[in-house]
Amino acid sequence: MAASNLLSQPPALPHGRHLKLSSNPFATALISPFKCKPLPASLRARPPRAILSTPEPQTQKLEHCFTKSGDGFLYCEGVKVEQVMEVAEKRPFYLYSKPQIKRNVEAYKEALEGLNSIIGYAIKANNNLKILELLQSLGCGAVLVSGNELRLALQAGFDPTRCVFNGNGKNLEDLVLAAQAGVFVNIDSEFDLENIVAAARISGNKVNVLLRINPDVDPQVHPYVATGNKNSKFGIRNEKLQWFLDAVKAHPNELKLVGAHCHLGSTITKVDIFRDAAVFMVNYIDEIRSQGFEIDYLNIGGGLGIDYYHTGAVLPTPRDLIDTVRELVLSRNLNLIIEPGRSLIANTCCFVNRVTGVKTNGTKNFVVIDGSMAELIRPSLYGAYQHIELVSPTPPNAEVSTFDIVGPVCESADFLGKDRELPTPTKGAGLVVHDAGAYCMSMASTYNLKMRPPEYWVEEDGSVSKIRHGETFEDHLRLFEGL
Ligand SMILES: Cc1ncc(COP(=O)(O)O)c(C=O)c1O
Ligand SMILES: N[C@@H](CCCC[NH3+])C(=O)O
Repeated sequence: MAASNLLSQPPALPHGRHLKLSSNPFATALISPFKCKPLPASLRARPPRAILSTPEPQTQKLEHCFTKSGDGFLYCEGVKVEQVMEVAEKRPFYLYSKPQIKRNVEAYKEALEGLNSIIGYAIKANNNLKILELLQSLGCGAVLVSGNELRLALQAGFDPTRCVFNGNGKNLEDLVLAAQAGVFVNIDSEFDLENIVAAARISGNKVNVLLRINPDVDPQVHPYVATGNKNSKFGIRNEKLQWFLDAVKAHPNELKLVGAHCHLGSTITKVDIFRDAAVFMVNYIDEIRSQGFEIDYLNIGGGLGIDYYHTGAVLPTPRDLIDTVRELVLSRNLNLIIEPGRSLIANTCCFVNRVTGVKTNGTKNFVVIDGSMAELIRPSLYGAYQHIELVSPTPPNAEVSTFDIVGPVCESADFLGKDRELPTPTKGAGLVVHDAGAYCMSMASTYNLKMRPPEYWVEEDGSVSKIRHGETFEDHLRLFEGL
């Protein structure tokens, strides 16, 4: 089916198809993961720690595209953020640098030179359609976690053969869409494999699958964003690998095993962690190939962290990440898939707010702004740090104090920053939360009926364009029309 036909709703499934799945003749075989050949000893135990020498890190200070110049104003690509505030809607908004998005993609492309690779941008990080169109035009593929993300990727023009459908709870309708579109699909569990087989039959297409392996590598990040350790809900543990290989073999008309995937977690700032996982993964791939599967793809997921603290710390770059796995990939003649989200988009954006007022309660000082946890939830959800600055210079005699930066939402967890030193801002002053390009707008809600904000970007020529409308109260009322 042509990609454009897939953009609306998934095709209707035969009535009752979901319910009948477990009574299909293949289901019994598929849901018995305990009857399997034992794995070779090398895969039953944890793999040895990385055995390769680490290449000398090429780390460099990461640049920020929102910077204060000598005049004390914050600029984005030469444009004063204060001036953008004058022309933008008078409400909190996200402001991106389009050139920085391009620079971030370029950094990955340069790092990947000499390898056959796919940059699968993780759409969950930021699903703005204009940004997706830009990323696909720059040659990125996409990583999807829902049927709607797949529809949006197709709408944005992504090549489905450079897209991967991930997830631990993919439903049958979405899998049918994926099978029709011809994207790679990761197998996460026994029931997932069962559903992918069913989707292949319904669509009439054989599905290119990767096994999502859980390598039990500690990514050393907040537990909520760790995904590749053994207690995680994601992926297949090594003791079950043989069952999955047998199950794939049993379905030659529905499944073609093309690779292995892992994703360790997010905000990772040590490349050794990726190397440990890659060593583990190529051992897996050796084993899978030894059983006659001709697999070509190693997908090492996303997860590279960024410089949220703006301390000037030296952090690994895309080149450091790729260099640490390059030899392993080449030694097995593999195509490499990577799935960056944060490291492609986070540093390209600020969340721009206005100060509503300043208050003191007991010993605490608060700067109250118009934005909140509804538009940007990472600090409230993970205690995440994102750098905060005023956009304009303050008078030289302005008192510097320690403030919590809070929003108007009716929750004590509604903070964007804790204990930040700032010159006392005046009412109406602009205040930005940096590095807001990833997992900020895409995680925004309408809690307290704070409608999702508009988005703008600064283009190469310094012009500013709106790239997403802000939601309105009328949009909310529309959800009830005709009921
Ligand atoms: C499977 C998968 N791939 C890629 C990503 C993107 O991760 P990051 O934004 O940290 O690069 C995620 C999110 O953690 C993920 O779950
Ligand atoms: N939402 C997380 C990242 C989750 C990554 C998805 N597996 C964050 O804001 O940092």
